[in-house]
Amino acid sequence: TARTTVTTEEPKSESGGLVLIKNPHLDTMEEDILYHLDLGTRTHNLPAMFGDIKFVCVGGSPNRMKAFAQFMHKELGLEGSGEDLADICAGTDRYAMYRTGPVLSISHGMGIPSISIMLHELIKLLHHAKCRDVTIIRIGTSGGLGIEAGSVVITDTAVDASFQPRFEQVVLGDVVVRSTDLDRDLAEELLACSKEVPDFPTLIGHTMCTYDFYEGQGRLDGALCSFSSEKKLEYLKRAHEAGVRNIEMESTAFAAMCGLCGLKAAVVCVALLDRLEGDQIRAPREVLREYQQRPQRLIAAFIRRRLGLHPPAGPALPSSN
Ligand SMILES: O=P(O)(O)O[C@H]1O[C@H](CO)[C@@H](O)[C@H]1O
Ligand SMILES: O=c1cc[nH]c(=O)[nH]1
Repeated sequence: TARTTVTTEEPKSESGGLVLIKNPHLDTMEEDILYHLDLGTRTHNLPAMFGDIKFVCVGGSPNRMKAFAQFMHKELGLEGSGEDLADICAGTDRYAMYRTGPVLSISHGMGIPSISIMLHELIKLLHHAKCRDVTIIRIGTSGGLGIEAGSVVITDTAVDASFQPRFEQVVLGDVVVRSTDLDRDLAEELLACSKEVPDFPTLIGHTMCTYDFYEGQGRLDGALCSFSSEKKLEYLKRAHEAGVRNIEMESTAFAAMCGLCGLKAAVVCVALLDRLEGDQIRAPREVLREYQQRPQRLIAAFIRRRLGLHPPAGPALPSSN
């Protein structure tokens, strides 16, 4: 049986804003191929391509992350429409990556294994590129808990399906437990920015991260279901009492990996429904599309504010996703 190892790894404080790689073996490698991003240290000049990146935004869907890059292009007042931004990872169809100004926008697929592979390679990319003072934000969708559909949740703590602030991963047969702390100041700064986009509710709360969308999130509508509707509601209410306000599938791995590597990280997800009211996502596509744009608009306001680009831009919306 697997043994449990609680790690005490802490991000080093003397990073000087650089990204920390917690792997001594990397120093001995002559070349690092970032296979799933179709980039590498020999084939690409990573410092020239990415050295000035300050904001990295990640989210599940390639189309959403393209639309976000195009939206940011306009919000930053950069030349051209932004419609022709190229996918930097076009040589692979695993992930899509776009850059505009100091903003990098990357998709991560669904679930912890998918985001984890992307983050290993992205964090190494930021390290090889010698990026400094990078803020990384996941902009996603989620199921709400006791909140109105369309609300945006800024995560203070990412918790697992037992409501604990931990991320467990099996490494060489042992369970390694890592903490899922996120940057409190960044969460508060984002909440302050939400006043600039007042047409939807924004709140801070715990986010529960699961390994599955159906049974793993207490849904009754999957291909398998091993519990009653009473048990489901009892579990979701316990989650709500523990402070959980939304449920998604990447935040614990994202918080643990970014935290250990010294990246200031935040998770901002819109709720597509209130899970205390149902399981199926019934809102029309147009409504869901507008919901998905809400975290993008909040993060645009945040980036503009950080860059001193005041006042907020007009009513432009992200193009489609
Ligand atoms: O909208 P994204 O970023 O994909 O996030 C959420 O949506 C997916 C499930 O529909 C999961 O990946 C979950 O975390
Ligand atoms: O209910 C939901 C909605 C979006 N994403 C999730 O993981 N769960």
